[in-house]
Amino acid sequence: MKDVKRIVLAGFMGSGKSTVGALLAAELGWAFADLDHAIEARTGETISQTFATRGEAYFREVESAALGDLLEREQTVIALGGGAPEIAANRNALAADEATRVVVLEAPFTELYERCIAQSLQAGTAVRPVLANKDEAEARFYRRAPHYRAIAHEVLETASLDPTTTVAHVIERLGLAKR
Ligand SMILES: Nc1ncnc2c1ncn2[C@@H]1O[C@H](COP(=O)(O)OP(=O)(O)O)[C@@H](O)[C@H]1O
Ligand SMILES: O=C(O)C1=C[C@@H](OP(=O)(O)O)[C@@H](O)[C@H](O)C1
Ligand SMILES: [Mg+2]
Repeated sequence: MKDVKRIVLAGFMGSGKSTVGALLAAELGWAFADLDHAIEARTGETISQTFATRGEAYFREVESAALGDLLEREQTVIALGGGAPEIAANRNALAADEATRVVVLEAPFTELYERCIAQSLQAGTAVRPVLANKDEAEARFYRRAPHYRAIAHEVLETASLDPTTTVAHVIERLGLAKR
């Protein structure tokens, strides 16, 4: 696995992509890039604002462009947004280079939903727009599952793990040495 150039974390909202990604990058001595932050840098507004003012289709266009940019980077851990793998072009971009390794973080929907609600309450931030309607969010969870599986090199169940332990599992699964 010494030819790994970038590690992409995928999975539903709340699976820990952003949290685990930052910790993993620090552990490896790699750069960290969060796709959601790259989108916000492009639009100059928050994701909630973009959904509200421009709609999801526009958000997905910006997301695809930002993902293309991030996939040029090396020695970088990339946290996707949960919806990126819904788009076929994004799945193709993720599969285009063997040096891109995709790890999918999983947990049951109820746990993911609760993690996200707790996070927004704690941080005082808006609930993710795609979680506004719980039933619709759960339908998306099941609709996305095959797309996550299609892009995964590794799948990690995180329900019984904390973020630090998840990092250790990712490193072990990918056969990567710490710096
Ligand atoms: N393995 C885990 N166990 C418990 N809570 C977690 C775990 N991973 C992440 N969290 C928490 O869930 C929330 C959402 O994590 P985040 O990294 O933003 O997820 P994502 O980027 O996949 O949407 C955060 O409050 C984070 O601390
Ligand atoms: O699943 C989704 O459609 C989304 C997930 C979010 O990222 P996280 O998965 O990091 O929460 C963010 O991209 C946006 O709110 C849409
Ligand atoms: Mg995130």
